[in-house]
Formats: sequence, C-alpha cells, structure tokens
Amino acid sequence: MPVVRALTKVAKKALLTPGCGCQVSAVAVRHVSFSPRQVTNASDASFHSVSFSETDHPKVLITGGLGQLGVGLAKLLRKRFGKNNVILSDIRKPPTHVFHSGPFIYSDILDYKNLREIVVNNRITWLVHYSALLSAVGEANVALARAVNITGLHNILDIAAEHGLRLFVPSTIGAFGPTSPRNPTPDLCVQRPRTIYGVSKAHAELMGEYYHHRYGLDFRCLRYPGIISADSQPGGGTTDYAVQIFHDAVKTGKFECNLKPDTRLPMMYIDDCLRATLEVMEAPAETLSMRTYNINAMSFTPDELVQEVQKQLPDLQITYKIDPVRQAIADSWPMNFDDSNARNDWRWKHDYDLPELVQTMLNFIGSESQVAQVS
Ligand SMILES: NC(=O)c1ccc[n+]([C@@H]2O[C@H](COP(=O)([O-])OP(=O)(O)OC[C@H]3O[C@@H](n4cnc5c(N)ncnc54)[C@H](O)[C@@H]3O)[C@@H](O)[C@H]2O)c1
Ligand SMILES: C[C@@H](O)[C@H](N)C(=O)O
Repeated sequence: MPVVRALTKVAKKALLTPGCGCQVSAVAVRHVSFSPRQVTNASDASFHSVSFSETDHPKVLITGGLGQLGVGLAKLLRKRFGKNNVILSDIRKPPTHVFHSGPFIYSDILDYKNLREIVVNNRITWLVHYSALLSAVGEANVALARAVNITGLHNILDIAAEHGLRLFVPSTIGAFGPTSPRNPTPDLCVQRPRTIYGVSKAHAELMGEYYHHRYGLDFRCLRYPGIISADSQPGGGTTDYAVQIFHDAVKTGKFECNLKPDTRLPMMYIDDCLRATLEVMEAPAETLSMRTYNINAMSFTPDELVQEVQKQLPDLQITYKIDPVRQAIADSWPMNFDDSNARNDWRWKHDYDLPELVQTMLNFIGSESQVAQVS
C-alpha cells in the first residue's frame, strides 16, 4: 500500500477508533493528594516511597509499547533484566506473539489513576514513555496529538516524580524547526518547531528538565533521528518512507517516494536506537552533563538511499509523488545531527551506517517474504 494511503488510514484510525486516546474530551481530572507542586524544595525529592536497591533489576513499564519501537525495546530489556521485569502497555490489543512473549497490560496515559495503580501494584522503578502521535499523524489531528503528547506527558511526569521513578522520554529531530541550525544541529540551539509533534517534544524536554532540577526527578531524554526497522511498522511520521522503501522494493520492485530526492534527514537503525536507550538509562548520573541528548548514526537523502538499495536490487523503479505536508516538515528539520555530547559523556557509538542498514533490512525482509511464499 503506498505510504500516503497508509498514513491516511492510520490518521483515520486514530480519529475513529474508540479507546485510541480519543476520549480526549474526557481527560481524567486528577484526584490525588500529592502533587509535585506541593514539594517546596529540591531536597524534598527524597520522599521517594519505592525502596529500590541498585543491585536489584529495575522493574520497567513501557507506555505506547505496541508501536514501532516498544516491542523491540521490551525484548532487549527482558534479555537484560528478566522477562517478568518488563511490562509492555498500550491502548491497543497486542498481537498473539507479543501477548505471549511477556507481561502486557492495558494503559491509557490519559487515565492518571489507572497509570498510578499500575506503577504501584507492579512496584515499577523505570518508566519508558513511548506513547505519542508522530509528526504527520499529529498534523492530521492536532487536538488528539496535544492531548496524548502534552496532557499525557504531564500525567507521566507527576507519576514518575511521585513514585521516584527513573523516566525515559524520547524526543526527536522534530523538536527543532526552520530557524535552528540544520547542518549540523547541536544539542543546544534555537528550537522553534512548526508541528504540534515538535512543539510537544520541545515541551517534554523542558518539562522533564524542569522536574529534574525542581524535584530531583531522574529524567533522561534522547532525541532520536528517523528510526528504521524491518519487523515493526512506523506509526505515521515524516521519515516513514525510509522503512516502506525496503518492503516495496522486495515485494513489488517499485517504490513511490513522498519526499523529494534531495531531502536530507538524520536516520538510525532500530538496534542502535534501542541500545542507546538502554545505555543512557544505565549511565551513572554523574556522567550525564545534560538530561537531553542528540544521538545520531547516519544522514541520507531518498536518492542516496535508492542508490544503495539498487546496489542489491538493480531493477528497483522509483517514482516521486511529493506529500506537501511531509515535505514541509522535512524541510524544517535537521539535515545532520551533532551528537558529540552523547559520544563524550556516556560513550555513545552507533554500529550501523547506510550500507549495513540496507543489507540488514533487505536480508530480513527478503527472508520473511521467502517464508511467506513457501507457507
Ligand atoms: N519511530 C521513530 O522514528 C521515532 C523517532 C523519534 C522519536 N520517536 C519517539 O519514540 C516514541 C515511540 O515511537 P514509535 O515510533 O514506537 O511510535 P508509534 O506511533 O509507532 O507508537 C506509539 C504508540 O502509542 C500508543 N498510544 C497512542 N495514544 C495512547 C494513549 N492515550 N495511551 C497509551 N498509548 C497510546 C499507540 O497505540 C502506539 O502503539 C514516540 O514518543 C516517538 O515520538 C520515534
Ligand atoms: C523523526 C520521528 O520523530 C518520526 N519518525 C517522525 O517522522 O515523525
């Protein structure tokens, strides 16, 4: 299915599906006796009620875990901390293989009381907050994106502060805008994003850092580039073309690209992204000179990606049908990301450049499609 149609379908689904977070108008009003607003100085942050010895494994909750990144992260964290120490959650129904691979729980991040109950009953110590509406879907439904990405984040921050959790919230290249330096984009510079997604992520960075300084919240944030994965589908972003091309190339030998051939964006293979997430979560606090870091691996245009894929599949045919919404977003985003602070502070290092990415994606999708043909 062409990407544009797939996106429209995702956006419509987000608008129409009951329980997809659309109960925005009924956002839960908080009835709690504690609020970080009641904490009067940073030293009071020692109220943390959960006893968690450093020698224990963390007990992790992942919100929005059924999207492109959550299932892979759960797999990585379960390998490290044990299957039952990592709980996936979402508002969607998990596929059978995910349901049987470890603990799964329903959680709508707009339901503050339910979220708190899950954290308390499961003695959660780390929270990875993945729920969000991405850039293109967000522009198609600003009210829902504002509710999930901003109101939802407020719930997460309060619960994390209240229960002394280590909190990871991903940000994005989309937290920058047309007035930011684009080549390269450093950690600290002008941030005036022009999408609701970008505005909500810049807000998340600032709120997380504020809670860190004000209440001692252990907030950690990475700005991810566009993430490319073979066994999970992107949720409606501007960088989705760089995933879809591999599926179409293997299955039909044709690809219609919705960005111009010379649109350069930072990108990363999913294994690097998930490993970075674990590494920054495990980094000793004293190594973190900042709480929000750019991370980077490679940067390419559709034309450069096509040329690399054509080294393996020379018959691949490309056409361009530009989506004006996505093109305008991409034109306002960084072309190259400066991640030198992550590399210096906690030794971030990517494994996959463009050739390894293309080889890995084609191997995975190619072998999957062979299995499908046989069965
Ligand atoms: N994938 C990327 O390229 C990329 C790049 C930069 C940053 N990020 C960030 O990483 C995180 C995960 O990204 P992803 O690609 O897996 O996203 P995704 O869109 O694939 O998945 C998001 C998930 O959030 C869930 N969700 C929506 N409303 C919810 C609600 N009210 N309560 C609970 N869950 C809800 C959805 O059901 C979905 O499964 C997001 O915060 C995203 O902004 C992703
Ligand atoms: C870059 C990232 O945040 C997401 N893949 C998007 O395009 O919206």
